[in-house]
Amino acid sequence: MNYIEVDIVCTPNNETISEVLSATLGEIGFESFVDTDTGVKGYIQKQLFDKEALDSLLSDFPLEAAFDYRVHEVEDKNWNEEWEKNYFQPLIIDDRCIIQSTFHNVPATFEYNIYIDPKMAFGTGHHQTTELMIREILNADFSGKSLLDMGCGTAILAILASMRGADPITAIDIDEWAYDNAKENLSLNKISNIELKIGGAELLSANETFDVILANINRNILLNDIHAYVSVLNSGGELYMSGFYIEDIPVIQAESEKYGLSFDHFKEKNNWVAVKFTKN
Ligand SMILES: C[S@@+](CC[C@H](N)C(=O)[O-])C[C@H]1O[C@@H](n2cnc3c(N)ncnc32)[C@H](O)[C@@H]1O
Repeated sequence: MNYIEVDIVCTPNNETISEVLSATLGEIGFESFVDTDTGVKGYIQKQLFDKEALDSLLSDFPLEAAFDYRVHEVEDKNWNEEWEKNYFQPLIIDDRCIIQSTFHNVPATFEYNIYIDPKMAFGTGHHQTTELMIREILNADFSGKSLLDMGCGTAILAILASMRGADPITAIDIDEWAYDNAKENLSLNKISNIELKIGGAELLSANETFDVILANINRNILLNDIHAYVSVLNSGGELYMSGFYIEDIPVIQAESEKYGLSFDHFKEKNNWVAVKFTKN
């Protein structure tokens, strides 16, 4: 399969710009990304490359930035594999939890040893929002609690929640790639109490309610779906949300309070946050 490499020069070039750029390129079919000294290189299958879509993405970019890019056709290669091997390094959180891939071979001597082969699904723990949610899970008592992981990606959060005693667990993602990858990761980690589903909030129904909901998605989807999450959250239940910035907390809090949730606390890293609410 032939790939197109798009080498994008970003002004300014910083972590926030390159993260948002990679995420939005993913929405138009780019499969993998490499941060460079000047910006980001993205890789996409040749037949999926759409210059107009790229130009409109760059001109409608949500942050203040200017871009210049060059396009090259590149030799056949598994870019995901390259990215995984070269850029996905083992991640240790609070000396308690390690996230690594099967090719890393770090001895599994931590309290929680998680294996993730991410392919194209989001969630290796390297994004601040995933890390913040992992910290919340490490500090919470999920023992015997039913749990929903909305926007599960690789299922990293559901896997850790299962290791922390949550049971039963439902993990949902709208993306078929995420579903397939989550399935592989459940089996890699020998987790058998997580039911995976493909879809969004329309899958939630009062027949299945939860003590805990995790939702690391993004500001707008959360604002749209908070009411649906609350409708399946048991009284006294906990809702943890991430995928947005510190300045978005007031609007997320106002929407949550509309449906009877109380703000508990938030954690922040590089302006990204995870917030916890409880249901009265
Ligand atoms: C930021 S990633 C989080 C992945 C993982 N939970 C983590 O913490 O690393 C968000 C995920 O939400 C999924 N998603 C996007 N919109 C969604 C929706 N409306 N309902 C459910 N999942 C959604 C995406 O496919 C993506 O896998």
